[in-house]
Amino acid sequence: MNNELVSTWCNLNSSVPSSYVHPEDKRPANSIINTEEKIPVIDFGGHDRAHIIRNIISSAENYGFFQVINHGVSKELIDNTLNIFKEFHAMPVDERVSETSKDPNGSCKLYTGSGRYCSDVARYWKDSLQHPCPPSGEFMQYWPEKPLGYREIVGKYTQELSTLGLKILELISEGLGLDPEYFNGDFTAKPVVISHHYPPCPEPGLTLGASSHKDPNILTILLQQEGIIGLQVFKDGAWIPVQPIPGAFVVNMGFMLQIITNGRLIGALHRVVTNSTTSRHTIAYFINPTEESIVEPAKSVISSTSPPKYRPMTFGELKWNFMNKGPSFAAELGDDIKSS
Ligand SMILES: O=C(O)CCC(=O)C(=O)O
Ligand SMILES: [Fe+2]
Repeated sequence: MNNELVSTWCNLNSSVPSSYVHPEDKRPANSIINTEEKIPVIDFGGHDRAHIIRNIISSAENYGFFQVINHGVSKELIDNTLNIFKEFHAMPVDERVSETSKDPNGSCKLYTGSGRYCSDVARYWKDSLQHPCPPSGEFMQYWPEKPLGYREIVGKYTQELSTLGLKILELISEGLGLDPEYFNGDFTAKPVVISHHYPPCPEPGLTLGASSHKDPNILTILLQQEGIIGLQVFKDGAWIPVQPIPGAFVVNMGFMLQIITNGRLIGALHRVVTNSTTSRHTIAYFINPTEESIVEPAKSVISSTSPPKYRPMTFGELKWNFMNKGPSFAAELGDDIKSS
């Protein structure tokens, strides 16, 4: 398979290479889209904390997703961060590669495809830049230095997303009756940021920017470029497109949070479709635990009437399954949520 960045060879005037054509039953052209339904929008600017918590829990139970507005991260910082990532993906390929090859251990990487499943049946129409982004600043020496201002802007953005993520997790803990500090420490110690670039695609009905998947981690906070729909969430046998709201973040529960809550909150399946007119950029901030963290249903959600549905495992094991077993990984680990 061709491992070259999609943005370096894609061409709107020729057909999609066969390695990028997905099997018929997975193609966007053949799936049911539900444009009537929307994922919930939660206003963090409201003062009724109990109301916000109720909305978060019910969205996480029913959709595994919500959008958040008035979250406290400035529009200026959001725009500057999206712009710096857009500029990164527009740099000459040699520069993109050299700016992401500083760590001999490969913590900072630029890749195409899912970067995830060894068992991918077809490739994905996207390029991604990924690196760790702990608030301590560790790993920053491996981040790109170009475009100018990258470290300063992305450093500030990921600091603020860390604060927002902890706030959301605190509200979730309160809503579920978990210790308010449950997610502090190892469970949130290894955040990662990924800048996705989905170039325009000549045949969007045949391709995918990302296949149907659950995120393996605790929580993901996604910024979508305005004006272009690409992300879809699977619910009740159909795909719900996630309409970008200027300045809003899309929040989704990961499979780890599904396990911790013994299946009460769902790590919903989602995917990304392509379009034939415009490049789409998104920024995914993943709240990840340490590899050694034990992932299991929290003691307080287990009882004789609600026995554990999932066996304990380390996050390392969970991630290994995610990387190596493909989309079926959640089912093999005991997930009973119907997949697409
Ligand atoms: O770019 C998007 O819209 C979604 C990306 C995503 O699902 C992921 O990075 O796990
Ligand atoms: Fe995802």
